[in-house]
Amino acid sequence: MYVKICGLRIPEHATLAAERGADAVGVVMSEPSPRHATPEQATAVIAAARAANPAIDTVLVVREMPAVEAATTARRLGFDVLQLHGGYSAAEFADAAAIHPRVWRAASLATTPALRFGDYGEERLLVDSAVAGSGEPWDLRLIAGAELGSAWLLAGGLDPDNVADAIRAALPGGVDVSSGIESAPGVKSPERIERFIAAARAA
Ligand SMILES: O=C(O)c1ccccc1NCC(=O)[C@H](O)[C@H](O)COP(=O)(O)O
Repeated sequence: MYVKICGLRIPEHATLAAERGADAVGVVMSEPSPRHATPEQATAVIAAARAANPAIDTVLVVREMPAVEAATTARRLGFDVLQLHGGYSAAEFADAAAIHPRVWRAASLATTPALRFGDYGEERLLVDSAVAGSGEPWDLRLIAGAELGSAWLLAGGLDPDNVADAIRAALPGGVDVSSGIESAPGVKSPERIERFIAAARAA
């Protein structure tokens, strides 16, 4: 089970996530998110994560940032992956991939019922709630019949106490969390980060 810990701004949290076995750490650069990170914070999170696990995926998460600007930013800051949320076209994904080859598509089955892996040339599909980063769970029955591929990531309203049940119900290739490992919006909890990774890994 691939585990992504998202919305990090503090290097110590990236170190903890990497040491406890996270496969990816995400940094949100999207105002006015309570998780919005500066370029300096992003660089520090990437360095800390890589120091703890050189194989970890570092992911730049953006919403509605122009695709070329997002890819250029991901490349300049040294992220491994670019995760795009919003109304991008397949052509915009191609433009981004020409600059930064590893691009993930984030979308919601609630708002995009015809969501299908590969339509945008994405490396992975992250299936989220209708409002990214809201901590709101969504109706996993929407997955029935959807062609999500095998490596898709389940996101939206996950936390240390519900992630195991969600994995058993949805059978994703991985999970992604942000609000559920916080003590307040934008404030990560080391204890919840550890518990989330352990619960996802044990499921
Ligand atoms: O987290 C945000 O504030 C955010 C802002 C803009 C675009 C994306 C954002 N988050 C994306 C993520 O990858 C979250 O981890 C994912 O939506 C799950 O969020 P949560 O329900 O809070 O666990």
